[in-house]
Amino acid sequence: MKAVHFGAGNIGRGFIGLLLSKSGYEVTFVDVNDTLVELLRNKGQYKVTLANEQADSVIVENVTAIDGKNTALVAEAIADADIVTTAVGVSVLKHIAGAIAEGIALRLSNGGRPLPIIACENAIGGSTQLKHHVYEHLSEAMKVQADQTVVFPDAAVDRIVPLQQHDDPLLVTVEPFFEWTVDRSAIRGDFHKIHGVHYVDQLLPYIERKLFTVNTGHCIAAYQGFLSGYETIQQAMKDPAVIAEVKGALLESGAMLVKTYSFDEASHQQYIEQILERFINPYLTDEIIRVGRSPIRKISPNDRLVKPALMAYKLDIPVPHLTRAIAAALLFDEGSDPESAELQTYIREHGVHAAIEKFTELSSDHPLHAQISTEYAKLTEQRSQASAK
Ligand SMILES: NC(=O)c1ccc[n+]([C@@H]2O[C@H](COP(=O)([O-])OP(=O)(O)OC[C@H]3O[C@@H](n4cnc5c(N)ncnc54)[C@H](O)[C@@H]3O)[C@@H](O)[C@H]2O)c1
Ligand SMILES: O=P(O)(O)OC[C@@H](O)[C@@H](O)[C@H](O)[C@H](O)CO
Repeated sequence: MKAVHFGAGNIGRGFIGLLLSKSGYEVTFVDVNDTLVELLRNKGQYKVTLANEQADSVIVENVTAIDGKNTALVAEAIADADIVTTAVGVSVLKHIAGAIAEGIALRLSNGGRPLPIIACENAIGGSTQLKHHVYEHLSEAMKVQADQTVVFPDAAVDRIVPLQQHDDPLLVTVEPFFEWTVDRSAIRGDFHKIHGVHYVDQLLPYIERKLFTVNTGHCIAAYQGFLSGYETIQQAMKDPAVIAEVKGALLESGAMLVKTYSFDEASHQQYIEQILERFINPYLTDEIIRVGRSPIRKISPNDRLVKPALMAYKLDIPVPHLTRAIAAALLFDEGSDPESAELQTYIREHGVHAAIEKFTELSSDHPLHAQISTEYAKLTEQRSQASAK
């Protein structure tokens, strides 16, 4: 059984590749990072270490890699695969779509066995988004044919894998916890199940619970931590003021999720507690720059801050912490992050109201827009008072 996985990065090696390999798949990573591709191809294996006291480790075997820039080679691998997965970042999906479409075309010309394509990205409907990008490269006739055999089940993936700083570029340290949930309703044919994956009939409650709890809390620790001068999530989560912002927002998104999906309130509270423990794992060093990365994506209307705030607002649940978090995201001024640089330039040139309108899509007369701009003004004032001291 063959798996093709796009993105040999942190989650690709530390989670998806690991589970695929342990389930008996030969894993071919596709990446544009020449070092990773060469090492994976030469070694055929890599090590994953758990961030726990014993630093347990496992060797992931039966892996290789191909250069993502070699579209013909990638297409051939897809034509021959039993499953395709991705973990490249949701904004990169459009860039890998052409090669996937070429692979599907080749596969269909060879008879076309069923093929699931699962995007393992932090986004609602990630595989569905990938399907749209892929279908832009297929003719109408080909789309009809692909509809018969190629499926794009949505998924939610949860495992904290920080930036890696080891001498061995393939070694990856991951938190022990993991959860990979896949929409089974979309899967057809004889599918070799991946061990450790939770298959569900309806993915939306799972992806929204994950994105609006783990990722909402995580990015608030990053943005509030950044404003307080911390460098890692572990440092930020020692500050009672940061913890209060994270917990406050998770109570808001939690109240919304419990109401929307009829989750058991006590179980959801346990879910939150478990996540807070994961954030402070002392065996991990997770940089604020990574967790806060791509603030434009994170304040977009369907993502971890604005979407839960809007859903809660519509249920008459007040959202002071979530709106303050959006304001904090607008102040994430980290020059090494291209989206942060773009956001700051936009705010400088057009003002914060225009930025809120453009990036959150909350119009100027929306009550949440006013709340965000008020919080932005307060945070800006606090920051200038702190720097004057
Ligand atoms: N790291 C985590 O804790 C975590 C957890 C859950 C989900 N995710 C999601 O997984 C995805 C990947 O995150 P990550 O932390 O592993 O990032 P990463 O930067 O470590 O890995 C991304 C990999 O994709 C590769 N890539 C970029 N463009 C490519 C292309 N055109 N073709 C092939 N490969 C390409 C990069 O070279 C890199 O190796 C993101 O959507 C992220 O939100 C991450
Ligand atoms: O990957 P992003 O940029 O969407 O979010 C950063 C982190 O919050 C994220 O990678 C988490 O570590 C992960 O989602 C945990 O499952």
